[in-house]
Amino acid sequence: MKKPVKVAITGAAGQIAYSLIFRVASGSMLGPDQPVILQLLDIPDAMEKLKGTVMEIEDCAFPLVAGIVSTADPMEAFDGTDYALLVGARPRGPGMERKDLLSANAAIFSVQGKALSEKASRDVRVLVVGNPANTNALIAASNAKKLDPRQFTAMVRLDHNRALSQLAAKTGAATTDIEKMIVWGNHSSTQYPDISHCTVKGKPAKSLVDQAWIEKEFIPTVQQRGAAIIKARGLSSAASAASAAVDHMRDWALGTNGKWVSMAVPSDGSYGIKPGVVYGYPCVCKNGQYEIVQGLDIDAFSRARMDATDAELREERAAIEDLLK
Ligand SMILES: NC(=O)C1=CN([C@@H]2O[C@H](COP(=O)(O)OP(=O)(O)OC[C@H]3O[C@@H](n4cnc5c(N)ncnc54)[C@H](O)[C@@H]3O)[C@@H](O)[C@H]2O)C=CC1
Ligand SMILES: O=C([O-])CC(=O)C(=O)O
Repeated sequence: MKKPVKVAITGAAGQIAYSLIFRVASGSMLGPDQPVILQLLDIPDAMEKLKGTVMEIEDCAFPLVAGIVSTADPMEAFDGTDYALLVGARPRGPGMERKDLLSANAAIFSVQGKALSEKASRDVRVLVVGNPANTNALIAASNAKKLDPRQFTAMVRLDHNRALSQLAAKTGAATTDIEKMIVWGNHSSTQYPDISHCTVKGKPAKSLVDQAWIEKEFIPTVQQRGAAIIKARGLSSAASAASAAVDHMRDWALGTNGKWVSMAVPSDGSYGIKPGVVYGYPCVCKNGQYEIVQGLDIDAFSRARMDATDAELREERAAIEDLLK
């Protein structure tokens, strides 16, 4: 049996965590031979509810769970953490854009970035799920002075998975038949799901669908999927968000075998996106590291959309600049 690793999950009494914790505990994220110590963080008012979740984890008698910490103190929650899933934040309700959550949630991520910097493993991998996820990841990374910003990522994997599922349904293929999907930019309604490089069973996706479908159906459906779910459920996506978080961390930790996945990572100038934002890119992961896929041709249609979502991220950045010191 391997030595246990520490997995911190914030917002542990919330609805995404109610799905996520059990997937992590069962081995879906780090593999069926990797024991985990769960470090569960929520706010003081949620401790009673969290106690109930902990009782249920215990009642699953998961063979891989080597310990459970539940706390309202980030310094305790992130002590020695190898993988941090930052989920805890207020979700949006009907009629709101994710950036409307900016001031409500920004402070959480500066505190947690500092705590990770002090207490986490020097190799910690951080995934921010709480919205607005890209800018919250930027805040956390900027406040974690003792860690490399590349250790901080944000989740566009749910958008990536939504895009796979829409294209699969349209072409009568399985999601596993599709390669080279990309979601560029912000996890928001300006994101750009891009099938320019996609193949379906080895054929270019663009030869199987028409441009009108891409522009009028595919892109808006993926961009607006979160809002459609809030409208239908009265609550934001939870099980699918948890599933995407498992996918993101698993691929980062265990590798993608050359396959592309979308991850929001600190921009490094690739594809003309200047440093200073956390931007969704096509990535491949190997040996616990991600690399941005390089050398893709970008046409004018894509360029305009990639720049629009970049511009929105820089607006979000400007609104919280004082938290980036
Ligand atoms: N990036 C993505 O693709 C997605 C992101 N989200 C976002 O994930 C976040 C969580 O969503 P839900 O679980 O549905 O919300 P929820 O309201 O059910 O749970 C959030 C939990 O976070 C806790 N929390 C608040 N402040 C905290 C702090 N400072 N430290 C630790 N915990 C704290 C709350 O007490 C609550 O238990 C929201 O921001 C939501 O918008 C949701 C779906 C997809
Ligand atoms: O839409 C929301 O607010 C929740 C979320 O991020 C998503 O479902 O993509």
